[in-house]
Amino acid sequence: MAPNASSKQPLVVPIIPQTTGAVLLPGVIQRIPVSPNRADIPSLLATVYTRAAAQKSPSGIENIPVACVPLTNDAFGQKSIDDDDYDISQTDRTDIGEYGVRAKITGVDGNGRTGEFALLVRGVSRVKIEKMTQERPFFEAKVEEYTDDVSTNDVALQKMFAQLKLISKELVAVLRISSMIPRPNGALVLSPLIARRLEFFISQRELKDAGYLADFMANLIEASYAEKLQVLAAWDVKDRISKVVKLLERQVGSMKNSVQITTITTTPADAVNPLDELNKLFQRSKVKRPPMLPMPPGMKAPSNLYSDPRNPYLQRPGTPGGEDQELSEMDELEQKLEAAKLPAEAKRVAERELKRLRQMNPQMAEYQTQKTYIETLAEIPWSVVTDDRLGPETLKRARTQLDDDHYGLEKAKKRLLEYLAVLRLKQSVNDEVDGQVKIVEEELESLETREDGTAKEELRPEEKKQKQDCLAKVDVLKKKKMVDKSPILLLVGPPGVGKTSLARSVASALGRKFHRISLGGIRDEAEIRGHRRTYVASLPGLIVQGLKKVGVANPVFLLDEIDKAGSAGHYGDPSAALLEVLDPEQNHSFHDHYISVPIDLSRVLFIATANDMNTIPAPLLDRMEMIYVPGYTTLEKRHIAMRHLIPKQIRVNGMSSDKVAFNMDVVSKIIESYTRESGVRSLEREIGSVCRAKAVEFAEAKDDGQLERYRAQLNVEDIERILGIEKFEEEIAEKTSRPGIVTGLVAYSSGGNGSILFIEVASMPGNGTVQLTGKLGDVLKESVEVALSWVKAHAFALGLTANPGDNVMKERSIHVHCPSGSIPKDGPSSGMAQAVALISLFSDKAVPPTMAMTGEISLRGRITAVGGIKEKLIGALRAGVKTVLLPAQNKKDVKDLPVEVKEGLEIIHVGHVWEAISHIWPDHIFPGMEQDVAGFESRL
Ligand SMILES: Nc1ncnc2c1ncn2[C@@H]1O[C@H](COP(=O)(O)OP(=O)(O)OP(=O)(O)O)[C@@H](O)[C@H]1O
Repeated sequence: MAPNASSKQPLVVPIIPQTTGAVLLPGVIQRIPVSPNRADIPSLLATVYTRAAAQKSPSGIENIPVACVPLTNDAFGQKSIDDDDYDISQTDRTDIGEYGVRAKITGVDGNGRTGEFALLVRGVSRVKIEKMTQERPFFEAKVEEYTDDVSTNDVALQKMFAQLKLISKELVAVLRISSMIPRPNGALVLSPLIARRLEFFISQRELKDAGYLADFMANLIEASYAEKLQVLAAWDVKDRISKVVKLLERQVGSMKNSVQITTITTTPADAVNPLDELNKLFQRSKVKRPPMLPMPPGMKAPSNLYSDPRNPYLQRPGTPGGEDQELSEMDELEQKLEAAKLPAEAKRVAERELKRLRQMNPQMAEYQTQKTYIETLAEIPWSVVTDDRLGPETLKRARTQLDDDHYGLEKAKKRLLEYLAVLRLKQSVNDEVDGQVKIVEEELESLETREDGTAKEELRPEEKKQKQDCLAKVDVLKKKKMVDKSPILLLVGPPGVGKTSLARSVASALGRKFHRISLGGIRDEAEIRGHRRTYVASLPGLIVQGLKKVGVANPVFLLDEIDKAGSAGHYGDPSAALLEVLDPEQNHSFHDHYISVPIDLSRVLFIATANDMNTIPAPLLDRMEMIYVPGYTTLEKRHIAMRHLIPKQIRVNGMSSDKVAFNMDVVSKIIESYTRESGVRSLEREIGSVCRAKAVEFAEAKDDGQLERYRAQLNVEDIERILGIEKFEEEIAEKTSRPGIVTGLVAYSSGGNGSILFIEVASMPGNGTVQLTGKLGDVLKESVEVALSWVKAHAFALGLTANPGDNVMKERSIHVHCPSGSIPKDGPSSGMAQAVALISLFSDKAVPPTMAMTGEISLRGRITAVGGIKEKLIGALRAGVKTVLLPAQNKKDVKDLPVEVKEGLEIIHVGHVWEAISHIWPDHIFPGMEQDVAGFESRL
C-alpha cells in the first residue's frame, strides 16, 4: 500500500465499467451516458434499487455503493474501446481495469424521447479490485477501498502542496486573462466571477485536502486518457500531486502560448464540460443538468445540487460546515440588505438596484460602482441602536464621569447635565406611554380571542364599540409620545479648553458611540452631502461615512470646528448642508447625494464645537444651543495639570509617579514661562516633554547601574534645563512707563481669549490731523475720535491749555497706534484708555504700567459697560496687571470672576473719565476738575 493511503474493510460492489475514455476521480460528479447496447446497467440499477428498498434507506440508491472502473486500454497493456463498439456481452473480467473509484449513484437522467439515459455518479474514494465475484448480468467484485491518509507534518508534502496550489491559481489566472480576449462565437470563456470563486476555492484548501485538490485540478485540465488513468492509479498523494503538477504546468504553458482557447477539456462530446458546469453552478442559474463539480470528501451529493440545503455552495452563513464565502456575491448582498432592516423607501431602492446589478456583466466598469452602492446602503445603520443608559443612575454617573475627566467647567457641566436630564425625562415619559399602550393592546387582543385561544370570527356590537375605543386610545397615547428631537449643543471656547473631551465624556456617560467629524477647512458641500453617483469615484458624505463607521443610528457626533467650515462659494454651500443636518425639524430625512434615500439623523446627538461664534452663519447658530467654555486661569490650569495632565502624560510616556514627580512650583513655572494660552494643550505638551526627558534620564541611569543618582522630584531649575530658555516673560515688565502709553484690555472674539493691549499715542507738529495704525476697526477709530473730542473739549479743565478757548491740537498732529501684530481690533471698549492716553500725552504724565483699563466713553465723558470682563481680567492677571479700572456698570460681572482673579487684581469701578483720572493720578490737581464734575453732575 502507498505510504499516504490507508485501506478499509474489503467490500463487494457492483461494477460500472467506464467506456469512452472517461475516468471518474474521487470527489468528482460525472455523467455516464448509457447506450442502448449496454444491457448490464439496467440490471445493475435494478439490483441497486432492490438493495436500497431492502435497506429502507432514506437517501435511496445513494447509499448503495458501486464502483466505476475504466476498461483497460493500451496504457495498461490491453485494448482501447470505443463507446459505440462496446458490447457488454463480449466483455470479460480481463477487460476490467485494476483500479477504480467507489461511487454513489446520485441520479438517473433519462431522455424519454430517445430512450437514452445517463447515470450521475459521484466518486468517493479509490478502490482496487481484489476479486471478480460475478460477470453476468453485470460485473460485481470484491474491492479494497483506500482513502488519503495525509500526515500534516510531512515537509516534502507541504512543499508539494504549496506548489500545487500555486500552479492551480496560475491556471485560473491564465484562464481569466484568456477569457478577456475576444473569441469566436460559442467559444467557452470563464466568467471573472467564477474565476474568483475558483481562486477562493483553491486557496481555502488545507494540507489534509491535498489529494482532493489534485483530483479536482486533474479533472479540470486537458489530459489524455492514459494520463488520467495514471492519476487514478496514483494512490500515494505525493505521487498524485507530482503527476497533476506536471499536467498543470503543461496546460498553463500551452495556454500562455496560445491566445485562442476553445475548450479545455478532452471529455467526450456528450460528457459535461467541467468549466461550463462550473460557470453554471457558481452562477446558480436554473440549469437542469447536474454539474461535474467535485464535492468535498465526505459530503453527500444531493440529486439536485441547486436546491439541496446540504450543498456546501448553497449553505447559509453560520450553518455548520458551511463555506459562507462560497455564497454568490448576490446572495451575500441580499443577506446584508436583509440584515440591515432597511426602511420601506430604502428597501425599494435597494431591491431595484440589486435587480439592475444582477443584470449587469461583472466585467463592466459600472458593475463595481453599482455593487459598492448597494453595499453602502446595507452598511448604513438604519435601525441598529445602542441602548441609551438612561436610568435613575444616569445623572449621577454622568456627573461622576464629567468630574473625573475635567476639572472646573462648572457651567458647561451643569448645562450638559440639564440636557441629559431632559433626555431622560422624555424617555421615561415615552416608556410610561409604551406601558399604557401595551395594556390597551392586551385588552384589544382579549376582546378578539375566545377563551380557547382561537380568534373570534365576528364581534358583538358592544365588542365592536369597545374595539374602536381601544384603537382610539392607542392613537391618543401614541401622540403623547415625545419625539426625541435632541437639541444641538454648541461648545464655544478657545482652543484646548476641553470641548472635544467634554463631548467624549457625554458619549461615554450615555453609553453611546462617539465619532468626530472635523469640519475645519471644508469648502465643498459634497464633503458633507456626498457626490452624486454619476460622478466617477463618488462617495457618500462625512455624515454617512460616520454612520457607517460607528454602525449605530444613535451615536454622538462631534462636529468639530464648525466655525471653520466654508460658506457659500464655488462648490456649493457647506453651511447649507450643515443646516439640514442640524435642524431637528429637517434632519429626520437628511439627503445625501450619493445615497439618495432620506436618512433619519434625528437619533444622532450632535455636539458642535467652535472657537469663534462670529464666523458661524446666523441661521446655523440659530439652530444650536450654545454652551460657553471659557479659558482657564493660572490657578485652574495648575489644578488641571496636577489632577489630569500630569498623571496622563506620565502614563503615556511609560513612566510612573514614583519615577517622576511634579510640584506646584514646577507646574507654575511651566504655565507662566512656557505657555501662553487660554486652554491647556501647550501645557500638556510641555509636561509631556518633561516626562520624556525624565524617562531618558531614568533609562540612562539604569543602564549605567547608577539608579541611586536618579532623582524623581523635579524642581524649577530642571524645568529650565529641560525646556530651554523661557518662552514668555511678563508683558508688563517689558514696558517702562512713558506718557502717552496706556494698557487697555481686549477679549479676542477669535479664540475667546483675553489679553492686554497697549495704546500708544504720539504727538508731532502738524495741523490737527489724527493718524491711526494697528489694524483698528471702524468702531475703534470712532471711539478714538470721541475720546479726542472729550479731551479737546475739556483741555482747559484738564490743565492742558492756558486759556479756555485754546485748541489743544493747534499746530500738532497725533498718531494713535495699537501694537500687537496683525490681530484685528475693534469695538468701543478702549474709549476710556484712549482718553487717558491722550491726557497722559498732553499733560506729560505717565500712567503706571501695571494699571489697565477698559470701558466705553461717551461724548460727555461717561464710562459705560463693556463685555468680556472675565476673559479680559484673566488675561490681565496673566500679563501681570495689578490694578484695573472697570466701568461702574460692570460691577455685576465681577461677581462671577474666579477667586484667583478677584484676589490677584485690585478692581476699581469708575463712572466718568474724571473719576478714572483721579484714580490714576491721585496726587495731581486738575484745575477745572471740580467745576467740571459739578457741572456734569448737575446735568445728570
Ligand atoms: N478642565 C479640564 N480638565 C482636564 N483636562 C482638560 C480640561 N480641559 C482640557 N483638558 C485636556 O486638554 C486637552 C485638550 O482638550 P480638547 O482637545 O478637548 O480641546 P478643545 O477645546 O476641543 O480644543 P480645539 O478647539 O482646539 O479642538 C485634552 O487632553 C483634555 O483632556
